[in-house]
Amino acid sequence: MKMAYFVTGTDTDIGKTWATAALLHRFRREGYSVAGMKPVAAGCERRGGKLQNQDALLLMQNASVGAEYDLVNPYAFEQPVSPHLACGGANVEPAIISAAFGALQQRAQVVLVEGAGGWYSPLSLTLDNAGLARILGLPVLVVVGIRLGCLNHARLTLQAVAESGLRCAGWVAVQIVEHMPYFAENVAYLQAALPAQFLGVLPYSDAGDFEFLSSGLRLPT
Ligand SMILES: Nc1ncnc2c1ncn2[C@@H]1O[C@H](COP(=O)(O)OP(=O)(O)OP(=O)(O)O)[C@@H](O)[C@H]1O
Ligand SMILES: C[C@H](N)[C@H](N)CCCCCC(=O)O
Ligand SMILES: [Mg+2]
Repeated sequence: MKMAYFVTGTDTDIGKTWATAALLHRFRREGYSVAGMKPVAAGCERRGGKLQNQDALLLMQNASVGAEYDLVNPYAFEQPVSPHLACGGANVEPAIISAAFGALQQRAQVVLVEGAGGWYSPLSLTLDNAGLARILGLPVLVVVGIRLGCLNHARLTLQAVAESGLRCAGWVAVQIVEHMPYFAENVAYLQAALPAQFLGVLPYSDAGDFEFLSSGLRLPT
C-alpha cells in the first residue's frame, strides 16, 4: 500500500522538518519504507557546485530508501527568504514536482512532502503550498509549533486546509520552546479546538534524535 502526506505548519521555523523526520521514523518502526521530499526550498548552500538545502538533507538522512538529491528537492533557491522572491522569477513547474514525487513513490511505501513556510506561503510567483498540495492531491498533516500565537495560527491553518478541499489527516504539537508557560494547557486547547486527529507531542530536545523523538507519535489514518 502506498501512502503520502503533505506536511504544512503554522509558520516557518516551527518544527515541520523535525516533525517530518520523526514521522519518517514512526512509519519505519511499523515496517514501512519511507522517503521525505522538500519540493521547494529557499535557503541553500552550494556543495560541489550544487545548491542544497538542510531540510532536504535531513529528510534524506532519515529516509529508509536512497534517492538522488534532485528528486527530494527539485527546486533549491539560495536566499533564505520567501520562495517567490528567492526564485528570482524562475518558474516552479508542478509537473516537475509531480514527476519527482511519483519517482519517490516508486521507491518508498510512505512519502512525506514538506512544504515551505505555512499553508498560504508562496512557492513561486504563481504557486503556493495550498496549490501544490491540491495538485499532488495529498491529505495534509499540520505541524503546530507551540508558542504564543499558535492557537490562532493553528485554527486558521486547519480552516484553510478544509477550504482547500483537502483532508487534514492529523496534527502534531512540537515543543519548540523549552520552557513554554502552560504548554500542556495550550496543547489541550488545540486538542479540543482542532477538527483533526491529534498525533501527539514532539518533545523539546537539544539532540534531534528523531527515532527517539518519534516514540510518542501516533500514525495518521
Ligand atoms: N522538538 C524540538 N526541540 C528543540 N528544538 C526544536 C524542536 N523542533 C524544532 N526545533 C528547532 O527549531 C528549528 C526549526 O525547526 P524546523 O527546521 O523543523 O522548522 P520548519 O518549520 O521546518 O522551518 P522551515 O519553514 O524553514 O522549513 C530547528 O532547527 C530546531 O533547532
Ligand atoms: C527561508 C525559510 N526558512 C523558509 N524556507 C521559507 C519561509 C517562507 C515564508 C513566507 C511567508 O509566509 O512569509
Ligand atoms: Mg523545514
